[in-house]
Amino acid sequence: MTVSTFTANSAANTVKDKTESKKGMVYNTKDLNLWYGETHALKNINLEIQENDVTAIIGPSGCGKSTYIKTLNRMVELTPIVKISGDIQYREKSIFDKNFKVEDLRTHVGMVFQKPNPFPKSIYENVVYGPKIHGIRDKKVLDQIVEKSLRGAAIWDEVKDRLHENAYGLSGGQQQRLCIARCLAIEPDVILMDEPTSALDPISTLKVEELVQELKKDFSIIIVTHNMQQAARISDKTAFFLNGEVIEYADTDVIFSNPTDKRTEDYITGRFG
Ligand SMILES: Nc1ncnc2c1ncn2[C@@H]1O[C@H](COP(=O)(O)OP(=O)(O)OP(=O)(O)O)[C@@H](O)[C@H]1O
Repeated sequence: MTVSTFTANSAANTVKDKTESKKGMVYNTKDLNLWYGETHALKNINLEIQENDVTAIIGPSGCGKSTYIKTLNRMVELTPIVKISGDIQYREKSIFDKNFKVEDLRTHVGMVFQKPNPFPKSIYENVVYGPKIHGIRDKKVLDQIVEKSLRGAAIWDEVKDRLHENAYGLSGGQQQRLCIARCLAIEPDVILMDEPTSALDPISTLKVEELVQELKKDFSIIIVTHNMQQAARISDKTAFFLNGEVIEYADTDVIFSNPTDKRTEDYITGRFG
Protein backbone atom coordinates (compact mmCIF):
# COMPACT_ATOMS: atom_id res chain seq x y z
CA MET A 1 0.00 0.00 0.00
CA THR A 2 1.15 3.52 -0.71
CA VAL A 3 -0.79 5.53 1.85
CA SER A 4 2.24 7.38 3.09
CA THR A 5 2.46 9.15 -0.26
CA PHE A 6 -1.27 9.51 -0.73
CA THR A 7 -2.01 12.78 -2.49
CA ALA A 8 -4.63 13.50 -5.11
CA ASN A 9 -2.08 13.02 -7.89
CA SER A 10 -0.26 10.05 -6.47
CA ALA A 11 -3.59 8.41 -5.73
CA ALA A 12 -4.59 8.82 -9.36
CA ASN A 13 -1.30 7.23 -10.41
CA THR A 14 -1.75 4.38 -7.97
CA VAL A 15 -5.16 3.62 -9.41
CA LYS A 16 -3.80 3.74 -12.94
CA ASP A 17 -0.87 1.48 -12.07
CA LYS A 18 -3.18 -0.98 -10.36
CA THR A 19 -5.45 -1.10 -13.40
CA GLU A 20 -2.53 -1.70 -15.71
CA SER A 21 -1.03 -4.43 -13.57
CA LYS A 22 -4.33 -6.16 -12.82
CA LYS A 23 -4.72 -9.01 -15.19
CA GLY A 24 -5.11 -12.13 -13.17
CA MET A 25 -6.51 -13.66 -10.11
CA VAL A 26 -6.94 -11.90 -6.82
CA TYR A 27 -7.99 -14.87 -4.68
CA ASN A 28 -7.56 -18.56 -5.30
CA THR A 29 -9.38 -20.85 -2.89
CA LYS A 30 -8.24 -24.45 -2.91
CA ASP A 31 -10.03 -27.35 -1.22
CA LEU A 32 -11.16 -25.12 1.62
CA ASN A 33 -13.03 -26.74 4.51
CA LEU A 34 -14.17 -24.94 7.63
CA TRP A 35 -15.78 -26.22 10.80
CA TYR A 36 -17.39 -24.37 13.70
CA GLY A 37 -16.90 -27.11 16.29
CA GLU A 38 -18.86 -30.00 14.77
CA THR A 39 -20.63 -27.90 12.13
CA HIS A 40 -19.01 -28.39 8.74
CA ALA A 41 -19.79 -24.93 7.33
CA LEU A 42 -17.61 -24.90 4.19
CA LYS A 43 -16.95 -28.04 2.16
CA ASN A 44 -14.20 -28.40 -0.41
CA ILE A 45 -14.50 -24.89 -1.79
CA ASN A 46 -12.52 -24.21 -4.94
CA LEU A 47 -12.97 -20.72 -6.35
CA GLU A 48 -10.81 -18.44 -8.46
CA ILE A 49 -11.75 -14.80 -8.08
CA GLN A 50 -10.65 -12.48 -10.85
CA GLU A 51 -9.48 -8.97 -10.32
CA ASN A 52 -11.74 -6.05 -11.31
CA ASP A 53 -14.74 -8.36 -11.31
CA VAL A 54 -17.77 -8.00 -9.12
CA THR A 55 -18.20 -11.54 -7.78
CA ALA A 56 -21.55 -12.31 -6.17
CA ILE A 57 -21.99 -15.05 -3.57
CA ILE A 58 -25.60 -16.21 -3.45
CA GLY A 59 -27.45 -19.01 -1.70
CA PRO A 60 -30.07 -19.70 0.97
CA SER A 61 -29.70 -18.76 4.63
CA GLY A 62 -27.04 -20.76 6.48
CA CYS A 63 -25.26 -22.02 3.33
CA GLY A 64 -21.91 -20.47 4.33
CA LYS A 65 -21.82 -17.20 2.38
CA SER A 66 -20.81 -14.97 5.31
CA THR A 67 -18.41 -17.59 6.60
CA TYR A 68 -16.65 -17.71 3.25
CA ILE A 69 -16.33 -13.95 2.88
CA LYS A 70 -15.06 -13.66 6.47
CA THR A 71 -12.49 -16.34 5.74
CA LEU A 72 -11.09 -14.25 2.89
CA ASN A 73 -9.85 -11.60 5.36
CA ARG A 74 -9.30 -14.09 8.19
CA MET A 75 -11.99 -12.49 10.31
CA VAL A 76 -13.66 -15.86 10.77
CA GLU A 77 -10.79 -16.96 12.98
CA LEU A 78 -11.96 -14.53 15.64
CA THR A 79 -14.44 -17.31 16.49
CA PRO A 80 -12.34 -19.64 18.66
CA ILE A 81 -14.03 -22.92 17.68
CA VAL A 82 -13.15 -22.51 14.00
CA LYS A 83 -10.97 -25.12 12.26
CA ILE A 84 -9.79 -24.73 8.69
CA SER A 85 -8.15 -27.01 6.13
CA GLY A 86 -7.13 -26.29 2.56
CA ASP A 87 -5.81 -22.97 1.37
CA ILE A 88 -6.68 -19.49 0.22
CA GLN A 89 -4.14 -17.59 -1.81
CA TYR A 90 -4.34 -13.83 -2.02
CA ARG A 91 -2.21 -12.56 -4.89
CA GLU A 92 -0.53 -15.97 -5.01
CA LYS A 93 0.43 -16.05 -1.33
CA SER A 94 -1.25 -18.31 1.19
CA ILE A 95 -3.12 -16.20 3.73
CA PHE A 96 -2.65 -19.02 6.25
CA ASP A 97 1.12 -19.11 5.89
CA LYS A 98 2.81 -18.40 9.21
CA ASN A 99 4.85 -15.61 7.58
CA PHE A 100 1.79 -13.94 6.10
CA LYS A 101 0.75 -10.97 8.22
CA VAL A 102 -2.98 -10.60 8.85
CA GLU A 103 -2.51 -6.85 9.29
CA ASP A 104 -1.13 -6.66 5.74
CA LEU A 105 -4.13 -8.55 4.43
CA ARG A 106 -6.47 -6.13 6.16
CA THR A 107 -4.76 -3.15 4.55
CA HIS A 108 -5.37 -4.66 1.12
CA VAL A 109 -8.82 -6.03 1.77
CA GLY A 110 -11.55 -3.73 3.07
CA MET A 111 -14.90 -4.90 4.34
CA VAL A 112 -18.37 -3.40 4.34
CA PHE A 113 -20.94 -5.01 6.60
CA GLN A 114 -24.65 -5.61 6.43
CA LYS A 115 -25.51 -2.86 8.90
CA PRO A 116 -23.72 0.45 8.43
CA ASN A 117 -21.23 0.67 11.30
CA PRO A 118 -19.68 4.15 11.36
CA PHE A 119 -17.64 5.05 14.42
CA PRO A 120 -19.28 7.51 16.84
CA LYS A 121 -17.09 10.26 15.47
CA SER A 122 -17.36 12.98 12.86
CA ILE A 123 -17.68 12.13 9.18
CA TYR A 124 -14.13 13.42 8.68
CA GLU A 125 -12.69 11.34 11.52
CA ASN A 126 -14.40 8.22 10.22
CA VAL A 127 -12.64 8.55 6.88
CA VAL A 128 -9.19 9.41 8.23
CA TYR A 129 -9.27 6.67 10.86
CA GLY A 130 -7.40 4.06 8.77
CA PRO A 131 -4.90 6.47 7.18
CA LYS A 132 -4.07 7.88 10.65
CA ILE A 133 -3.39 4.37 11.91
CA HIS A 134 -0.97 4.07 9.01
CA GLY A 135 0.84 7.13 10.27
CA ILE A 136 -0.52 9.86 8.02
CA ARG A 137 -0.66 13.08 10.04
CA ASP A 138 -0.34 15.85 7.42
CA LYS A 139 -3.63 17.75 7.52
CA LYS A 140 -3.48 18.62 3.81
CA VAL A 141 -2.97 14.99 2.86
CA LEU A 142 -5.77 13.88 5.19
CA ASP A 143 -8.09 16.51 3.68
CA GLN A 144 -7.32 15.17 0.22
CA ILE A 145 -7.96 11.61 1.33
CA VAL A 146 -11.31 12.65 2.81
CA GLU A 147 -12.46 14.39 -0.34
CA LYS A 148 -11.24 11.67 -2.67
CA SER A 149 -12.74 8.86 -0.59
CA LEU A 150 -16.09 10.58 -0.11
CA ARG A 151 -16.22 11.40 -3.81
CA GLY A 152 -15.32 7.79 -4.58
CA ALA A 153 -18.20 6.65 -2.42
CA ALA A 154 -20.59 9.09 -4.13
CA ILE A 155 -21.42 10.97 -0.95
CA TRP A 156 -19.16 14.04 -1.10
CA ASP A 157 -21.83 16.47 -2.32
CA GLU A 158 -24.19 15.40 0.45
CA VAL A 159 -21.70 15.82 3.30
CA LYS A 160 -19.05 18.31 2.20
CA ASP A 161 -20.57 21.09 4.32
CA ARG A 162 -20.94 18.97 7.45
CA LEU A 163 -17.70 17.01 7.61
CA HIS A 164 -17.25 17.70 11.31
CA GLU A 165 -20.72 16.60 12.33
CA ASN A 166 -21.27 13.20 13.92
CA ALA A 167 -21.71 10.36 11.41
CA TYR A 168 -24.71 9.10 13.39
CA GLY A 169 -26.64 12.11 12.06
CA LEU A 170 -26.55 10.63 8.53
CA SER A 171 -29.31 8.46 7.06
CA GLY A 172 -28.73 4.70 6.90
CA GLY A 173 -27.91 4.87 3.19
CA GLN A 174 -25.50 7.75 3.74
CA GLN A 175 -23.87 5.89 6.65
CA GLN A 176 -23.31 2.88 4.40
CA ARG A 177 -21.67 5.04 1.72
CA LEU A 178 -19.56 6.65 4.46
CA CYS A 179 -18.45 3.15 5.50
CA ILE A 180 -17.51 2.50 1.87
CA ALA A 181 -15.56 5.80 1.89
CA ARG A 182 -13.79 4.70 5.08
CA CYS A 183 -12.86 1.50 3.29
CA LEU A 184 -11.59 3.40 0.18
CA ALA A 185 -9.43 5.65 2.36
CA ILE A 186 -6.97 2.83 2.97
CA GLU A 187 -6.67 2.26 -0.79
CA PRO A 188 -7.67 -1.38 -0.69
CA ASP A 189 -7.17 -3.84 -3.51
CA VAL A 190 -10.30 -5.85 -2.73
CA ILE A 191 -13.59 -4.83 -1.14
CA LEU A 192 -15.64 -7.50 0.60
CA MET A 193 -19.31 -6.64 1.04
CA ASP A 194 -21.57 -8.76 3.24
CA GLU A 195 -25.15 -7.95 2.22
CA PRO A 196 -24.36 -4.23 2.10
CA THR A 197 -27.83 -3.13 1.07
CA SER A 198 -30.05 -5.41 3.11
CA ALA A 199 -30.67 -2.70 5.73
CA LEU A 200 -31.24 0.05 3.15
CA ASP A 201 -34.29 1.50 1.43
CA PRO A 202 -34.67 1.01 -2.37
CA ILE A 203 -33.21 4.41 -3.31
CA SER A 204 -30.14 3.96 -1.10
CA THR A 205 -29.82 0.40 -2.44
CA LEU A 206 -29.77 1.73 -5.99
CA LYS A 207 -27.08 4.26 -5.07
CA VAL A 208 -24.88 1.58 -3.54
CA GLU A 209 -25.43 -0.67 -6.57
CA GLU A 210 -24.43 2.13 -8.93
CA LEU A 211 -21.43 2.78 -6.74
CA VAL A 212 -20.33 -0.87 -6.93
CA GLN A 213 -20.42 -0.62 -10.73
CA GLU A 214 -18.25 2.47 -10.56
CA LEU A 215 -15.80 1.02 -8.01
CA LYS A 216 -15.11 -2.14 -9.98
CA LYS A 217 -13.01 -0.10 -12.40
CA ASP A 218 -10.41 0.26 -9.65
CA PHE A 219 -11.14 -2.54 -7.19
CA SER A 220 -12.10 -6.19 -7.07
CA ILE A 221 -15.41 -6.61 -5.26
CA ILE A 222 -16.85 -9.71 -3.64
CA ILE A 223 -20.42 -9.26 -2.53
CA VAL A 224 -22.70 -11.56 -0.54
CA THR A 225 -26.31 -10.95 -1.40
CA HIS A 226 -29.68 -12.53 -0.72
CA ASN A 227 -31.10 -10.50 -3.53
CA MET A 228 -30.84 -12.40 -6.78
CA GLN A 229 -31.93 -9.45 -8.90
CA GLN A 230 -29.09 -7.53 -7.33
CA ALA A 231 -26.58 -10.26 -8.16
CA ALA A 232 -27.90 -10.36 -11.73
CA ARG A 233 -27.75 -6.56 -12.04
CA ILE A 234 -24.31 -5.85 -10.70
CA SER A 235 -22.05 -8.89 -10.80
CA ASP A 236 -19.79 -10.36 -13.47
CA LYS A 237 -19.45 -13.78 -11.84
CA THR A 238 -21.78 -15.57 -9.46
CA ALA A 239 -21.08 -18.45 -7.08
CA PHE A 240 -24.11 -20.38 -5.85
CA PHE A 241 -23.54 -21.87 -2.40
CA LEU A 242 -25.72 -24.60 -0.88
CA ASN A 243 -25.11 -26.40 2.42
CA GLY A 244 -21.51 -25.21 2.54
CA GLU A 245 -20.66 -26.27 -1.02
CA VAL A 246 -20.21 -24.29 -4.21
CA ILE A 247 -22.75 -25.84 -6.51
CA GLU A 248 -22.03 -23.66 -9.49
CA TYR A 249 -19.68 -20.79 -10.30
CA ALA A 250 -19.86 -19.07 -13.66
CA ASP A 251 -20.49 -15.84 -15.49
CA THR A 252 -23.54 -14.21 -13.96
CA ASP A 253 -25.39 -14.29 -17.32
CA VAL A 254 -24.90 -18.03 -17.49
CA ILE A 255 -25.99 -18.64 -13.89
CA PHE A 256 -29.19 -16.67 -14.41
CA SER A 257 -30.06 -17.71 -17.96
CA ASN A 258 -28.61 -21.15 -18.45
CA PRO A 259 -27.42 -22.79 -15.21
CA THR A 260 -25.86 -26.22 -15.48
CA ASP A 261 -27.04 -27.62 -12.17
CA LYS A 262 -30.71 -28.28 -11.44
CA ARG A 263 -30.25 -27.00 -7.86
CA THR A 264 -29.04 -23.63 -9.19
CA GLU A 265 -32.03 -23.43 -11.47
CA ASP A 266 -34.39 -24.31 -8.63
CA TYR A 267 -32.86 -21.65 -6.41
CA ILE A 268 -32.82 -18.83 -8.92
CA THR A 269 -36.37 -19.57 -10.01
CA GLY A 270 -37.46 -19.34 -6.38
CA ARG A 271 -38.34 -23.01 -5.82
CA PHE A 272 -36.50 -22.91 -2.48
CA GLY A 273 -34.51 -20.61 -0.24
N1 LIG B 1 -20.02 -18.31 15.13
C1 LIG B 1 -20.60 -19.46 14.77
N2 LIG B 1 -20.60 -20.53 15.59
C2 LIG B 1 -21.17 -21.70 15.22
N3 LIG B 1 -21.76 -21.90 14.02
C3 LIG B 1 -21.79 -20.88 13.17
C4 LIG B 1 -21.22 -19.61 13.48
N4 LIG B 1 -21.41 -18.78 12.42
C5 LIG B 1 -22.06 -19.49 11.49
N5 LIG B 1 -22.29 -20.76 11.93
C6 LIG B 1 -22.95 -21.83 11.18
O1 LIG B 1 -22.28 -22.00 9.94
C7 LIG B 1 -23.20 -22.22 8.88
C8 LIG B 1 -23.01 -21.16 7.82
O2 LIG B 1 -23.41 -19.89 8.37
P1 LIG B 1 -23.22 -18.51 7.56
O3 LIG B 1 -23.56 -17.41 8.48
O4 LIG B 1 -21.91 -18.51 6.92
O5 LIG B 1 -24.35 -18.66 6.45
P2 LIG B 1 -24.97 -17.58 5.45
O6 LIG B 1 -25.13 -18.26 4.15
O7 LIG B 1 -24.15 -16.35 5.47
O8 LIG B 1 -26.39 -17.31 6.13
P3 LIG B 1 -27.31 -16.00 6.10
O9 LIG B 1 -27.73 -15.81 4.68
O10 LIG B 1 -28.49 -16.39 6.97
O11 LIG B 1 -26.53 -14.86 6.65
C9 LIG B 1 -24.59 -22.24 9.53
O12 LIG B 1 -24.92 -23.56 9.81
C10 LIG B 1 -24.37 -21.45 10.79
O13 LIG B 1 -25.30 -21.84 11.80
